[in-house]
Amino acid sequence: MSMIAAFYGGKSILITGATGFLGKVLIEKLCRTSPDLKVIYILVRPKAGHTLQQRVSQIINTKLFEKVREVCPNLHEKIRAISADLNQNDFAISKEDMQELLSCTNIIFHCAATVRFDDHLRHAVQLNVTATQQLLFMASQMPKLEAFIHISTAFSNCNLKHIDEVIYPCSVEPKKIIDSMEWWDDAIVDEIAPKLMGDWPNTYTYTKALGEMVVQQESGNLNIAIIRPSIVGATWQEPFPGWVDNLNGPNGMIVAAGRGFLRAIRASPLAVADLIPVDTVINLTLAVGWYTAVHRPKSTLIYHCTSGNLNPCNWGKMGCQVLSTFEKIPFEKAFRRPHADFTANTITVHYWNAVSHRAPAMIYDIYLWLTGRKPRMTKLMNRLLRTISMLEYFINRSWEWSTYNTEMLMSELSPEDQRIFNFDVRQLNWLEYIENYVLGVKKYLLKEDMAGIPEAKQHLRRLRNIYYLFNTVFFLIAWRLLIARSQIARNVWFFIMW
Ligand SMILES: CCCCCCCCCCCCCCCCCCCCCCCCCCCCCC(=O)SCCNC(=O)CCNC(=O)[C@H](O)C(C)(C)COP(=O)(O)OP(=O)(O)OC[C@H]1O[C@@H](n2cnc3c(N)ncnc32)[C@H](O)[C@@H]1OP(=O)(O)O
Ligand SMILES: NC(=O)C1=CN([C@@H]2O[C@H](COP(=O)(O)OP(=O)(O)OC[C@H]3O[C@@H](n4cnc5c(N)ncnc54)[C@H](OP(=O)(O)O)[C@@H]3O)[C@@H](O)[C@H]2O)C=CC1
Repeated sequence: MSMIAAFYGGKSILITGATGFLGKVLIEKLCRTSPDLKVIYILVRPKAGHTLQQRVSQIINTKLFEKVREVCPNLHEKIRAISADLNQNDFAISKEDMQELLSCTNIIFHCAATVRFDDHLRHAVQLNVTATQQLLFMASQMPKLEAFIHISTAFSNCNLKHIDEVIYPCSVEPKKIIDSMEWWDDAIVDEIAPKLMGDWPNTYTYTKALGEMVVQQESGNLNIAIIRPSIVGATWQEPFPGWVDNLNGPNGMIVAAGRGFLRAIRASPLAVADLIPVDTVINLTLAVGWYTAVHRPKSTLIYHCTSGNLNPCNWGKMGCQVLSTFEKIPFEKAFRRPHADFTANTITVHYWNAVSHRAPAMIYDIYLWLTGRKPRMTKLMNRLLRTISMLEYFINRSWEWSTYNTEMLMSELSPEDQRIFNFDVRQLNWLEYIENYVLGVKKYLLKEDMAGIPEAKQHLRRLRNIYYLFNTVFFLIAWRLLIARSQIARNVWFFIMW
């Protein structure tokens, strides 16, 4: 019998960020392995045109929940959506709901965050810092609470090269920043943001670091643990390989490369690509929830959920595997054939951006304009290049994360729990994982049918012919112009012909 699965039986669990990427996989695994849990409260913000129940149904009626619907037919009853907005005071939760949460919750998993790199500092502080502080305050009033698990990121200290499982202080106290946000107007925030952020590359990583400090400072008597995943990718094994549903991180890049938009990138092929499958993160999260509640460690333990030091793989190897998978299972409606150039040189980057990205987009837009359609490719390309510029920081550096706590936890699990809640990334075969990842992007994100593969291959062959034709015509015109203007070129030409 799994100790972890048994532990969650009969429990009332509160999850924030349940409608997000990690949140969905967390609910799925919890309900599948502990179908006898009492209830999962999820804090969901109302979205225009969708009731809370519709939002829940949208999640649990997807392919991700196919297996769990069999194991737990009363899934709808297990999940209780509570209307809440983490940006509001008391999260705008009704009095009755708040009462129920305070009196019943046994475990909290805090996943909600803004993961946008370019979010305004005020908004990022509100969600990643202030909301965490408020949730901790709520937690302190929960008599039945056994554990509070905070999901952070391995990049919260990306300004360091070697990162231990400790909380590193930021130069300005988070409480001061929270207070200041109330009376600073946006202009002041904009001016002061770069000074506050120092060597953090974006508001996301900076506010996640502040969030950790808040957790440390406001932990009181709570039983808390922090999990720091690196770049979270598609599922490795469970409930099935390759599931992914958003464009964040590598996902958007795989789409862009597979459709032929992204053909070159400023990336260091030898830098470690610290990817971690989402199901691995969730298995560790559930194990940490159990361990924190049952063993009640004296201090707040931090768990790095990373792959680099146990099973490293670099961007070069990953990029190659992505490209070779495109040959077997191409994406539909490609703009150009998938291709990749890594470069570290700034001049080469500008050259590739002009030749491989902007020029084809402009040519296509001219074609759209000439055929009476609205040009859109240049705009899309500019957006892609902006996204890439934000990711570049992470694909040109390597970090080392120590994983003592994570390895300690692994050794604490029974063999059965090690199997059911497997977070041993040493067992991961990268080539197989990447192939399933690309396939998952095609099937679950782009919703493309496998039956369309022959047509997609045919389309790529047409693109290849257009490419050859374009290059031939381009070469002939250039040569003709050269002959018209240069005696040497003319001599060479007559020599060849003769
Ligand atoms: C498996 C390995 C893959 C590797 C290789 C793939 C390619 C291989 C082919 C070869 C090419 C050359 C080799 C390349 C090798 C390296 C490539 C590596 C790439 C991977 C890098 C990953 C690094 C991630 C680092 C993460 C560190 C921290 C991790 C975390 O803790 S949190 C999660 C990370 N968070 C994010 O990723 C959020 C980032 N997003 C944003 O900040 C914003 O969305 C934005 C990028 C700033 C864009 O903002 P905008 O306001 O402009 O747009 P908006 O968000 O409103 O969206 C508008 C429309 O655009 C669509 N869209 C959004 N993001 C993307 C995207 N990434 N790609 C494509 N499209 C995107 C969005 O859907 C909207 O569409 P619409 O609704 O139709 O308008
Ligand atoms: N994805 C990754 O690569 C990594 C993620 N992480 C961390 O994991 C956690 C989860 O990330 P991920 O699932 O990818 O993020 P998503 O962006 O997919 O999900 C964010 C979740 O937060 C919710 N949320 C945002 N704003 C509010 C609000 N004002 N009130 C209530 N709920 C809100 C969203 O709800 P809604 O559906 O309404 O928008 C959504 O459920 C985060 O803490 C992140 O920092 C760490 C490392 C890597």
